[in-house]
Amino acid sequence: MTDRVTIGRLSIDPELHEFVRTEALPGSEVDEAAFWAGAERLLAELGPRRAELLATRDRLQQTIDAWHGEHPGAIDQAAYEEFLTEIGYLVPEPDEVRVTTRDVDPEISAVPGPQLVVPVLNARFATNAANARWGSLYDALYGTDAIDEADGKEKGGDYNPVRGRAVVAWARDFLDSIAPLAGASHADAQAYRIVDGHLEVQTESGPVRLADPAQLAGWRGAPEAPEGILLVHNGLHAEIQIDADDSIGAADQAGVKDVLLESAVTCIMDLEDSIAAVDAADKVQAWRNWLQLMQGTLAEEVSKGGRTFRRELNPDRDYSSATGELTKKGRALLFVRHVGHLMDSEAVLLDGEPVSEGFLDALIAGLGSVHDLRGPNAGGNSRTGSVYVVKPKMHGPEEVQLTVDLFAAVEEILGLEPNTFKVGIMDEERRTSANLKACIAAARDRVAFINTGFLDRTGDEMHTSMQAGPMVRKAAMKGTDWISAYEDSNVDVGLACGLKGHAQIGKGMWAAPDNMAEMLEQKIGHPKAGATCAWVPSPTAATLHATHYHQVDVLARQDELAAGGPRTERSALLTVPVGEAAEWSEQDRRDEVDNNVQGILGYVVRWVDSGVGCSKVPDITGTNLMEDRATCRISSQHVANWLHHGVVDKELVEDSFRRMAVKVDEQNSGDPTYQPMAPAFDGEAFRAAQDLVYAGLEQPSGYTEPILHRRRAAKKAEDAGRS
Ligand SMILES: CC(=O)SCCNC(=O)CCNC(=O)[C@H](O)C(C)(C)COP(=O)(O)OP(=O)(O)OC[C@H]1O[C@@H](n2cnc3c(N)ncnc32)[C@H](O)[C@@H]1OP(=O)(O)O
Ligand SMILES: O=CC(=O)O
Ligand SMILES: [Mg+2]
Repeated sequence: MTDRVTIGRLSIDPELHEFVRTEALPGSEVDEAAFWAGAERLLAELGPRRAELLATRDRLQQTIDAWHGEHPGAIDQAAYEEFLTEIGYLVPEPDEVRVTTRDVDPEISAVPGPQLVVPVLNARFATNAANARWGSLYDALYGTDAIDEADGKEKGGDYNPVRGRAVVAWARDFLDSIAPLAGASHADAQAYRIVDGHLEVQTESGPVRLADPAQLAGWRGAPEAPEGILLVHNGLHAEIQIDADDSIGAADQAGVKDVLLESAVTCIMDLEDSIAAVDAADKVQAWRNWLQLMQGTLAEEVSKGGRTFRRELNPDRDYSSATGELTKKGRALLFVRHVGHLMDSEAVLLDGEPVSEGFLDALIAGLGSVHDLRGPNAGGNSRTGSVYVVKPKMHGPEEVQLTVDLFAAVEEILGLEPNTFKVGIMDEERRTSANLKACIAAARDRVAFINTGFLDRTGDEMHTSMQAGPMVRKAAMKGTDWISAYEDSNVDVGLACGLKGHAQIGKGMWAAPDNMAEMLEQKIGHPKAGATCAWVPSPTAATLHATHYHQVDVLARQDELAAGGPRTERSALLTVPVGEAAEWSEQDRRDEVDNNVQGILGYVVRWVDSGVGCSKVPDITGTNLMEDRATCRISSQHVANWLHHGVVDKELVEDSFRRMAVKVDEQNSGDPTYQPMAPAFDGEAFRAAQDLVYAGLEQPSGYTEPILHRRRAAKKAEDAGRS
């Protein structure tokens, strides 16, 4: 193996050094020596501040733990809040905060729509995600439970025309709701054509036009026989695709073969909780994928359905319109999610010590982003010259300030205008929620979103108040006071700080990727709550969730909410979700532990053994759930909390670990590369899962990454030793 490269006080992993030298720097107009000298300066200057802030997290947690120890039983809310203020957990709320973020792309500032998240290490998924700006409504309906399977509508193997007709009917109803015709239904359409720049739809009783002619944005193909009709509603586009030679189009009286929906308006390429990146090699691959996304070159060979093809990033989409040529972006506007402030990385050492992984993300992914700002590929992502970074897991305004200063330092190194780097503030730690206005104030000229990451936020809720008592059951958490206060106040604070027009106010992940009927029913709640975007786990979910932004005019809803003023108080946010253990039966306790343990094992075994950071794992009811590090944080903190408070004993938990490991082994039995955890129960994965629970109280903020990283690194070393 090549030696590490020493530059000044830095010792750089050779693979990283080579990647920067031969792939990331060329074309960036950044000088190599200046880059590493700047990196050294940044790491040396900001490193100690980060260390202090991490120490503050520990100090606050210890103080809170002690307070609960000294104040057992029901919490005196006033005394508790006074205490949180005294220790600096709650900071004074700034009076008037108005964000001033400039050069924001319209996808963020003006167009409410789905936000897709994808593990950046998976190039097949990542290219797919970037391309998920546009998605087939027919496929999304046909291929999921969005359309039920009753009355002959089964999916089956071959195309089922009965199901197909149900899909077409759904889509026509949808078109009627978003772009009604004057005096007819899209179901009556016999032909679509463009006449004098207007959409004319032939029906049995004659031609009709759109009720609102301005909804025709453009068309593809000849006006008299268009291949695509582009409609716009609530800022989102839908394209009626016409091809009478297509098998679906041939069966349609107007030749409609599909309705393409503008779906993932924005997308987050995730370097954080959905990937397993534990060493320099993993990090370089993640940074490379991001660089290639910025260069527009990321591609992947895909084999499916018996054929192999190369998946590349889609080009823009060209249309004609009444006013001339029209181009629509073919890809989602991309954010990159860095890791938070906690973890170190050995990819670079400063004076022989590992440095902040998050600082490296800012430097190296930041360098990748330069390719969207300068040179031949500029503008492929942002048309306004901005870089969009999601910064997760920040605790309070000082940590936001650190991120802001980090970005300023990176801009200087890369020779970029101040405030080029925008920040998405994940409101997913309790100290950030409770001080959200001050957090926004710290980043007022960079904020591109605030987002309720309710999964991490739930994990932090449990860890922060670990000593307060046993937490309510997982399913009951959704109905607790703190969570509704959190969701409401995030929107209220965002609106009060003037995010509208500058930044997104986002909501969290739909974590049941196969339950699309349920999502269609429930996730409309997010735009109704004033969210300009909300997270979806897949392109299909993005297409279906897009329909919600047609049903709800989010910008109008935000005006209504802003006029109403704040709906909640900080006290409600700070209520602690402890439950009544006496009310839970033996079976309740066992079920709760089994459910959590199954989720932990099902997730962790793939993380540690195969390096898969986001998985679909069945819960004990058989519902497939998206599991990532945040959901794992919840499950492990929950069991740790119940163990700590004697709601369950170690014997029950240990028994659950073994029974659930057998179950998870069975679930994975179809995978020839899978290494079972039973009967030895001594592999790195099984031990990692146990550590997460048994050492759950000592984990910083209840995070899973220290244990997962350690065990994955050990597993990699073990596998390398064997080969
Ligand atoms: C709390 C938080 O931090 S949430 C944020 C982190 N979570 C995420 O990023 C969720 C990302 N989603 C995923 O990784 C996946 O959807 C999972 C793991 C949930 C389910 O994955 P799978 O079981 O493989 O999905 P499934 O088999 O249903 O579908 C796979 C197909 O969908 C595509 N797909 C699924 N998810 C995504 C995605 N997020 N982006 C792009 N494409 C996707 C795949 O490309 C694949 O299609 P292909 O064969 O044409 O390439
Ligand atoms: O990152 C998202 C979350 O819910 O946590
Ligand atoms: Mg999170």
